[in-house]
This record gives sequence, C-alpha cells and structure tokens, in this order.
Amino acid sequence: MTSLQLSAKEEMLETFLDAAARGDLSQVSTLLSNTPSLINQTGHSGWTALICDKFSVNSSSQTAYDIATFWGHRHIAGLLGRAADGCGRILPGADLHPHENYFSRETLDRQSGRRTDKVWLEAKQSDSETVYLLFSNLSPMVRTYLFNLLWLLLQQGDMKLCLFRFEEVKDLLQKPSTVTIFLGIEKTKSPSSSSSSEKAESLSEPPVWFAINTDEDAAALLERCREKNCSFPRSPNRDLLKLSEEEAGVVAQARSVLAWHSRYSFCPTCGGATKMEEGGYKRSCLNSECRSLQGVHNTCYPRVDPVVIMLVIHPDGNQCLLGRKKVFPVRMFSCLAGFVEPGETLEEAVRRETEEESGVTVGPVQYVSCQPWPMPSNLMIGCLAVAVSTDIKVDEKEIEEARWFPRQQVIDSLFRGDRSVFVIPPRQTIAHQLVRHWICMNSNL
Ligand SMILES: NC(=O)C1=CN([C@@H]2O[C@H](COP(=O)(O)OP(=O)(O)OC[C@H]3O[C@@H](n4cnc5c(N)ncnc54)[C@H](O)[C@@H]3O)[C@@H](O)[C@H]2O)C=CC1
Ligand SMILES: [Mg+2]
Ligand SMILES: [Mg+2]
Ligand SMILES: [Mg+2]
Ligand SMILES: [Zn+2]
Repeated sequence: MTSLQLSAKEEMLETFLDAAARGDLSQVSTLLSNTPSLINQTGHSGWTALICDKFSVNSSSQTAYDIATFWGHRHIAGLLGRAADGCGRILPGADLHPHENYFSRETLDRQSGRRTDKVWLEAKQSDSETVYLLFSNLSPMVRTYLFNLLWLLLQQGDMKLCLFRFEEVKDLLQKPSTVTIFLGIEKTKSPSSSSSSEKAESLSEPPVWFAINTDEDAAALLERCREKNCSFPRSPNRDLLKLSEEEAGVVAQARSVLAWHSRYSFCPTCGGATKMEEGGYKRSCLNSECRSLQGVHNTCYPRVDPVVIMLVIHPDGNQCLLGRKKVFPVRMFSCLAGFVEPGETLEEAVRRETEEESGVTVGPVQYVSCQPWPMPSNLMIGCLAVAVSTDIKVDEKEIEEARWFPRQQVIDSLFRGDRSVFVIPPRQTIAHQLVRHWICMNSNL
C-alpha cells in the first residue's frame, strides 16, 4: 500500500510507527502529545510503536516481553517482567522463575572442602549413621511398589533407592574392585521440635552419604537387602525417571562420577595405573614421570559433557521445530540436540547442530535452563532459538524426520493428552520443559 492510498489518520499512524522504529524520540513525543491514542494503535504488521498495555500482542501472538526476550534486550525484558502489576506472574522469564529440572535437585551438601580430609572421610565411612547407595553396573539398587512385570507402568515416585548402613556393606568396601565415592552431607532441615533428645540429635552432624559401585554378582547383592521388590534397573534412560526429584538429584551426581571411574581406570596421558583420591573426585597417575602430575590436568577430574538442546521457533512465532530419531518410541518428536564442540560458544553450537540436523538456519539464541543428564555425564543446556530460514532437510544419519509443529498441536499434545499427531518426551526431560516454557511464555493470551 502506498502513502497515497492511506487516510490521513493511517498516515499519521505510519509516521508515528516509523519514528518509533527509528528511535526518533522528539517526533514520537510531539505526535503523542497531539494524539495520545496513537500509543496502542497497531500498524499493518500488528506491531504497536510503544507498548503501554503489556498484554497487547502482534500478529504473531507475541507480547512486548516475548519480543524483547527473543531479541536479547534483557534490560527491557527485565523491566516488563518485573512490573508490580502481576506481569511477573503471567509472563514467566528465566530471571523470574528459575527452572528446576529433573536430576537437578541438590538434597546433599557436597562439602567439597572435606574431600581432602582422609581422616574425616575414613571415620565417616564406618559411622553407623552413614548412608550407602549400592550400584551394580552403574545402576542403583531400587525398590518398587509393583512387581517387575509392570515396570513400564511405573510413575515418577513409584521407585525408591535402597539405603544401606556400614554394617551391611563393610565386606564390599574392603574389596579392591569396589569404587566408593563421597557424595555429601544431608542438608539440615529447619529445626521444628523442642524436645531435649531431638535438640541433642540436631547438634550432631547430619548423616553422610557415599555411593559404591561393585562388580559382585547382582543376584547375590539383591539378597542382602531387607526389603522386597528390589532390583537394578536395566534401562537408565527410562527407569531412572521413576525416582522422586530428591533421589534423582543424588543419582545424577553418583552415577556420573561412578561412570567416570569405570571408564577412566587408566591414565589418559601415559596409560599407566591411577589411584582414586579426594573422596572419588580425582584420579592421579601412579607413574611419577607422567606429565599429568605437572600442574593441573583436566584428565584427573570427573568429566561433564556439555550438550545444547534447543527449541527452534519459526519466524512467524507460532510453530516450533521438533525432530525424531529412529530409536524414539512411535510418534515421539523432541527438541534437536548435540554435543558442544571444542572452541565453540553455546550459540554457535545451537546454530551448527540445528543446521546439520534439519537444514534450518538459526538467528537469535536464548538460554533458558539446564539439566544434568547422567547417561553418563551430559549437561543439557536448554535454549530457545529463532529460525531465519524454514526449509527442512534432515541429516538422515541422525534424524528420521523433522517438522514444524503449530502451537495448537503442541498445546493439544502437551496439555490435552492428544497423542494422535505426536507425543512429547516425558516431563522429566528438559526437551519437554523447553516446549512447555515456550507455550507458557504466551499463557496470558
Ligand atoms: N534430557 C533430554 O531432554 C535429552 C537428552 N539428550 C541427550 O543428549 C545427548 C546428545 O544428543 P545427540 O543428538 O546424540 O548429539 P549429536 O547430535 O552431537 O550426535 C551424537 C554423535 O556425536 C558424536 N559425539 C561428539 N561428541 C560426543 C561426546 N562427547 N559423547 C558422545 N558422542 C559424541 C558421536 O558420534 C555421537 O553419535 C545424547 O546423549 C542424549 O542422551 C538428547 C535429547 C533430549
Ligand atoms: Mg543430535
Ligand atoms: Mg547432531
Ligand atoms: Mg554433534
Ligand atoms: Zn600418567
């Protein structure tokens, strides 16, 4: 449409929008003082010049907060989100509602300073209050309330860790093949009682937790448990999602460190034998000539592999890109993900992996939240990203299919349990939480 076809009113609005887009403050204030109603009027794109009403949306259903967040204007997003008019509640942002993902709850105080105190660690190992978790082949012993035949039906919380005392595991601790790691001290709960015996108890240190991994026969290990329905889950990716949030956090820490010991038994620098130190948080080479003993070497410490996982949003703001691997359950689609490579920023990794796996080019990237994923030691770094191209060409080696899913289809799958079009991964995954985060960003609509 040319300016000749615009009415005088429309022309004034376009001039006003143009001045705002250019940042011409003096023209904006002149026009506004003459015609205050301009402030919330929308142009052809559905945009307003200034957002006075924070609940206004453009033609892509985005609020001012959404736009500021997507384009990385953190200061403006902060101002819009922090307002005392209830926006903070309705427009969740990373600053306002820090996410807590499954596997990320810290119920133990890691007490890293205590790891070098051998005397204290040894005394705690034989303390009658100390708690032990027992791992076989990197799976923790758990008990369920149902028979094993119904494993697939178990829900989060239906599975509990089996806890042992020193007397029950002391024979295992003495075996050279057993790996024992210090996890931390139970975080103290706020004192609520006033009885004298409880007061005395609260003065002593809370219980210390250790985890042990053993190569003893699993069936024999199960026999030493007093409780029924105990087992070592066979599929960690699926079965560990049935623990409570608290226990999942402990398992995330224990499993990753134990997996590191089982994979890094020898020195990565010289191939020599190593010994475990610092409560399981270090392995030092026994070869006195080894370069890994000079200075600080990252080969001596447990590893964490960063993985970016991204929900890529269509430029229209109303569709998201999800893909499926051949190994996924039927109709399951998830966020694209990939390992961060050396010398790469998170933003670059998001752009590279999205391009490699789907052919879609990505512009702005925004961090949302992260999740330790102990299979064996990934740190999933969850981001939202905005696509700048939309044609899909999948990398068939990794991805079977990728598609743009309209917001409504996502809502149907996520909130209405409609599994006819596609299924989102379970809520314990950060993939699920990213999709939910995107949908909820516009929950005010
Ligand atoms: N919690 C969640 O919601 C999700 C977790 N994941 C996890 O993210 C991880 C990475 O995702 P992918 O798409 O497989 O990554 P990817 O797209 O980078 O491809 C994996 C391939 O990269 C190579 N690779 C490079 N560095 C590696 C490393 N440090 N460890 C292992 N392989 C490496 C291997 O050839 C591997 O087959 C997976 O282990 C998966 O378990 C993936 C999606 C959702
Ligand atoms: Mg991938
Ligand atoms: Mg990839
Ligand atoms: Mg990769
Ligand atoms: Zn060495």
